[in-house]
Amino acid sequence: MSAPEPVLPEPVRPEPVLIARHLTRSLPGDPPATLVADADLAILPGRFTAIVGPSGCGKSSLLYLLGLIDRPTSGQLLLDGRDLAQMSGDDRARIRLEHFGFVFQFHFLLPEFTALENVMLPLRRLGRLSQAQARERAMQMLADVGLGDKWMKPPDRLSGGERQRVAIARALANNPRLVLGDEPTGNLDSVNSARVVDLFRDLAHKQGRAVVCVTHDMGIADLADIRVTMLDGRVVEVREQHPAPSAGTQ
Ligand SMILES: Nc1ncnc2c1ncn2[C@@H]1O[C@H](COP(=O)(O)OP(=O)(O)OP(=O)(O)O)[C@@H](O)[C@H]1O
Repeated sequence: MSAPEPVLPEPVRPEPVLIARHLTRSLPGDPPATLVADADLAILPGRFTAIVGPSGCGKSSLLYLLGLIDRPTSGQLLLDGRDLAQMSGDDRARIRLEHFGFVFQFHFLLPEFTALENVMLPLRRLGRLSQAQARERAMQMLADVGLGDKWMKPPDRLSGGERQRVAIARALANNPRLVLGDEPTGNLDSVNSARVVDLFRDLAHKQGRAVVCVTHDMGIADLADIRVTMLDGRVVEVREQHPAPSAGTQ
């Protein structure tokens, strides 16, 4: 008689950190243009989510709504049960600084500052740490992305891949629960791109953060845990691609 099949526990699905309900962004006009239409989405901690779809389908527009860079014309965006869509601009700016880290295709580092000073900026803006503590944390962030020995360099003395890693260190400085990337590897060669993707996957799988990236790169989309496909401003598919990772999600 063969042994009974072991009963494996169901993977635990974490509570979403951010929930979009009927999120819509239109621009006035005749007829009005709809950038994002009626998007329903749950963003999970510990998961790397890729948003894909053809050019112009609304991927960046959706990411900017999720990241409080833009405000929806209707719908809800819930963080800890609070609707961020209805909040004042000041409250949204504060929450963005505290809970969200953004990485764009272009690094947007300030050229007159060193790598270290660039990473310290959001820490100083949040104002929770002294100058010395902010410096120590920024050094740690740079070390975590492999740039501990380049802290004194201004952006124009770093390579493209290094600049993007400084931008990632800056995005992580305030220890955000959500890390959002808009084509963060779009300007990088394949080696640096793979390094950035590894970093992003670690942020989700080892640190339990919710990581969401817009990408055209199907290789990156294939590595994501969850693939969100958009078409004509709509989320048309949300697919889990891999077994749930066990670390950092409970
Ligand atoms: N401020 C704006 N004013 C007018 N149209 C806009 C504005 N922002 C975006 N759009 C339009 O909204 C649509 C969605 O743009 P969005 O940048 O979100 O698409 P995307 O999928 O990220 O595109 P891509 O892959 O090419 O970056 C596009 O048709 C774009 O031209």
